[in-house]
Amino acid sequence: MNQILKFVDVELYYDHVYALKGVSLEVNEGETVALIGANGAGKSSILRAITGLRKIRSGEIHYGGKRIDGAAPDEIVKMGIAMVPEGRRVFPYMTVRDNLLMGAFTRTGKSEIAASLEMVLGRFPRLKERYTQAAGTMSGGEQQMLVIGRALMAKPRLLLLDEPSLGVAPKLVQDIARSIVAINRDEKVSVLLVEQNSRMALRISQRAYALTTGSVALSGNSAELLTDDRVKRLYLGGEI
Ligand SMILES: Nc1ncnc2c1ncn2[C@@H]1O[C@H](COP(=O)(O)OP(=O)(O)OP(=O)(O)O)[C@@H](O)[C@H]1O
Repeated sequence: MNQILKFVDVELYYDHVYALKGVSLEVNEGETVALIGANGAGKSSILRAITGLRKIRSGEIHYGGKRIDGAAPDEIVKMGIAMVPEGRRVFPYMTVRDNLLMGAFTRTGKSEIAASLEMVLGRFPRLKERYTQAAGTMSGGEQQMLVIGRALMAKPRLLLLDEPSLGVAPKLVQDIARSIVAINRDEKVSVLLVEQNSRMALRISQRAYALTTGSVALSGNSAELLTDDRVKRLYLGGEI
């Protein structure tokens, strides 16, 4: 299988304190891979390292066979990596439509952008219903759909999602989870999903890495990890 993303022995520090220590991982073309772990385990730091928002101290990051650690964040976006950061940063006073169009800022083909807009509105019917509404007036879950839709407007090959279920009502978490599965399957986008909601993440991913204090503690097939006693004890709230 072709690897779209590969970490080799990555270390990342904030001043003198490490956040990632010897992290190696892969995302294969077409896969959804989950990163699970407690607060502060280093999940978001992995996404910051990929997007170039934070420089790594050592190790290598490869994307599509090329070394990307050291590349600037805007170059990384142009390579086809889209990030949905934690906290649903919509442009609150802009409409849903204009928020979505902002996501296409690196693209030029008008008809292709229109096709992506159709695709996003088809995936998220709630955004279609609220097309001319100011984004800041929507619910948390709807805003989450909007930021995922906005990232898709860049037509990425790799989508990075940071905690899409955080602060979202349970019913909408289900909808968002279903959309992630559909996007990965139908739009041929590989997904790296960071989640505190480990159960949801393991259900919708093919493989997963569990992090503990900056290192990969466990990894494997998500369906198998869901029934693993260590995973249940450490990452699924102690339920065995
Ligand atoms: N800007 C920063 N300056 C200093 N330390 C930081 C900074 N950002 C993160 N850290 C530290 O790095 C470690 C890893 O943080 P990171 O945000 O990657 O964890 P996480 O697994 O994503 O957790 P969370 O789910 O809480 O976001 C933590 O100990 C955190 O306190």
